[in-house]
Amino acid sequence: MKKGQTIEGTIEQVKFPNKGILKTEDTTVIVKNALLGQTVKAVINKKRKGKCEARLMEVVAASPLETREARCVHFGPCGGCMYQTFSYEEQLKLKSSQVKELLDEVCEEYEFLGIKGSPEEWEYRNKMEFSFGDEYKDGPLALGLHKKGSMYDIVNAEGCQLVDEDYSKILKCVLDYFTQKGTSFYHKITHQGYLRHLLVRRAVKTGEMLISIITSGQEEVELQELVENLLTLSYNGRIVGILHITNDSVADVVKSDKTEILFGQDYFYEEILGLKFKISTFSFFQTNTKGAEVLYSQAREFIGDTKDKLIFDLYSGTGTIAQVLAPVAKKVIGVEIIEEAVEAAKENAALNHLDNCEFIAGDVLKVIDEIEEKPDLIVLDPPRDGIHPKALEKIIDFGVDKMVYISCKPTSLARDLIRLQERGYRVEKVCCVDMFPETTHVETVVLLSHKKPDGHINVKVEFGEGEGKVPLDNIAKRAESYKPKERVTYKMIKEYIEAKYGFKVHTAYIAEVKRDLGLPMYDAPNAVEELKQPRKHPTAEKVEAIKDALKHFEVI
Ligand SMILES: C[S@@+](CC[C@H](N)C(=O)[O-])C[C@H]1O[C@@H](n2cnc3c(N)ncnc32)[C@H](O)[C@@H]1O
Repeated sequence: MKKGQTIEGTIEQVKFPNKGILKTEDTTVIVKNALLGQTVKAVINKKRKGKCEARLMEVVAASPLETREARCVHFGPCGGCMYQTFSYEEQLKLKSSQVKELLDEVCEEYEFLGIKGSPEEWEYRNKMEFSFGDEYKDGPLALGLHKKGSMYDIVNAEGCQLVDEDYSKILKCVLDYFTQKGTSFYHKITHQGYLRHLLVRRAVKTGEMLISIITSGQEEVELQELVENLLTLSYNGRIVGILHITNDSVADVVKSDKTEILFGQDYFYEEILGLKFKISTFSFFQTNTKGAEVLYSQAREFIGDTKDKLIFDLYSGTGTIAQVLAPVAKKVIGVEIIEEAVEAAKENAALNHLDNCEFIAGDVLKVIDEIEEKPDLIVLDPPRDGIHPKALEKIIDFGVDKMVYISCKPTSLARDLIRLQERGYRVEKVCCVDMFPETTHVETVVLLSHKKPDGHINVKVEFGEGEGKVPLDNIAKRAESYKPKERVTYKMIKEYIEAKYGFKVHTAYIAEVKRDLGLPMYDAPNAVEELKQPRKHPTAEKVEAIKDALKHFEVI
């Protein structure tokens, strides 16, 4: 297979997050953004270490799993909601099998509890960040989301189905205003122009809305008239604040060099599990409020008994998890890097009459060295890239019996779980929560426990020659035979086979061979029925390689 070659075939599997797997006679090709079951044409654009990647060119035939029409008019050009032609039930199956397959690669035996769906399939988001730009070079002003695969082209997002119709009204009003005025937008290449982003946050429970218009400081544009236009519209919710944020940084991120309140206040309130939260423009807050209730309830269930326990809530954002746990714990200490979020967390705790929460601003990596108290339980909810390796070592050093790890990126979670297991933690239970219907994203909650010895017995031993004594020269040999065997993971078996035979074997094949040999095993990963594909069996060559590996590791 050569670069530039066109291939055609059916996507047999999708690996997290959106890597379609197409198998030709001799190669496995990754086709990004292709959906399970679609027949596609793709062009090979990368070839590295025996792996091929191809760019999706055309969907030749829809997937049999695409059983409904896309609800959003922007489906296709907008890359945001790839799964909307699948029923919600199918989306859930797909996401849970992707996570399970990833974790099966790195965890031995654990209980997989499947996936919990979002209470709302549509209009669930409480925050949307829109960009100003144009739909094509020198096209009219556009305001919305990035075109699939483009850093520069913008798709107008009016009518986006992930948000309440209030967003569309705001979007149209803002776009009309600046179009009429002929205001320039900020070009990411030349760094020239004025309009950058529109950030809308709308609390699902309270309906309060905070609108931020983010511009460069390169022009002076009259905004008060726009504020009046926005305030005269009728909404399902209620605008509580309109802000003008100036951002002159060259990076394409929403941040503030200066914030001016054009109307109302610079925060809004949202509710979760009966608690109230004050949220400011840049504070992290889960984007699916009702989904967050499911997520936090799952985390709370995994944590179990918290009475008289000191809990660390690391990467605490506005302190939501800490406050959900505080009513039934001795104390919760939250650590969060964004100071504004920490201030909000403190205010929120006071608002919720919780006096056993403490929030510390700073990097987890440094702050945990400075906390004098030692935790009984730890909750981890890091950003997408997971936990900094050095911070993870320090977290493990606390030696707590139980941890709950909440992750929004299964691949970084899998990496961190490898280290946690190497250091004595065991993955007990895993449950996915779908916070992002229609998209490829998914949250995962993991319960980890630390296995400690059940007890100790004292044995008196005399070394030397003679009856009842242990001969010294035999000790090393005996110690060797009593040494507990290394836990043999699927990953070890795969690595052994790849190194010795030069080919890869799927986890499901190893599971199948183990099952045939009558060995204990957990569920065949990524239950093939779920993918609605005929079950495949390993070739005789692969079976022999797997048996050889099992012998090598003294499993058989
Ligand atoms: C996925 S969010 C979780 C927030 C919170 N647990 C919640 O559910 O709302 C991750 C949080 O980690 C914070 N963060 C990122 N890097 C950090 C670090 N090195 N130390 C402390 N907090 C960090 C982010 O600002 C963000 O608020």
